[in-house]
Amino acid sequence: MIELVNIKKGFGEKIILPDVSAVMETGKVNLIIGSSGSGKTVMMKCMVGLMEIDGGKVLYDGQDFTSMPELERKHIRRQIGMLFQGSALFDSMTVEQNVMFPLDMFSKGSLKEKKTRVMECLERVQLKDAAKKFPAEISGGMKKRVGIARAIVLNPRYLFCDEPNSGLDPQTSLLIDKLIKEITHEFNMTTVINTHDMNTVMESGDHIVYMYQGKKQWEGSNEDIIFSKDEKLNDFIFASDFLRDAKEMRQMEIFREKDWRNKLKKN
Ligand SMILES: Nc1ncnc2c1ncn2[C@@H]1O[C@H](COP(=O)(O)OP(=O)(O)OP(=O)(O)O)[C@@H](O)[C@H]1O
Repeated sequence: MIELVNIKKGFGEKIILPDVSAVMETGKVNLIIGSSGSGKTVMMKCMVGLMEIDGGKVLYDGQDFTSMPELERKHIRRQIGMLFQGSALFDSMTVEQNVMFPLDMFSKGSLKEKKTRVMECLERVQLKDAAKKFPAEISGGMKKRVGIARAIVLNPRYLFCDEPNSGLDPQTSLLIDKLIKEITHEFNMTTVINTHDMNTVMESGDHIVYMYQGKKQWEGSNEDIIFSKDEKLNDFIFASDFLRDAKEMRQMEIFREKDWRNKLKKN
């Protein structure tokens, strides 16, 4: 679990996060959503220590990341996997070498052990056959999967993903969402995703934090969103007539399902 306690962040006179508290839950896909400029990226960078905060604290499973000495911070950082927006693969390295990279940097295992671990991760993202290929030879969706394999190779407890679906078609996006969700539940990771993608919100949002102008406006699950009366959230998520209709239909479906369950219980 990652806790943000009254975090504050500004640049000069400009205050971006005046006072944000939120919890990123263990074993769940935690989404940070909000319109452009609402402070999602700044919040994520503050969480991983890429930006120093001006006030408040960030706790990793109860340990105060903000005030701990650099050596202890390094220890926490070793438990963080990152999936970057553009996949950020090294073009001159094969898929296998890209996934091996964090192991070469941080693991003391033998070459054989490292290769086995790389293959395990590539198998998990169904890319074993692409091990010898270079990034230029694979699709955008495959690159994301390589990025996921690289992010999990050190068995992280925390996984951060910045816009994991950017540049992907809707079907591939859903596959990436599904994979991240499965991996999160399988390894009981605390996953934090910064996203604009409404499919991700509705399909993967175990826990969602909605940011509005640097403040936490709303939080809840993807099912809570269907019933939320928060106007700003509704305007953001259900921006079109089509989506508003879809929301009403989903509400009715849920009511019907609950009604059936109640009837079955009674009988
Ligand atoms: N290094 C910086 N120096 C000054 N201002 C910054 C810096 N980084 C971000 N900001 C400002 O902080 C605000 C929030 O930016 P942020 O990137 O967190 O938004 P966002 O919600 O992630 O937007 P998007 O969805 O477009 O990525 C913006 O007004 C941005 O200009």
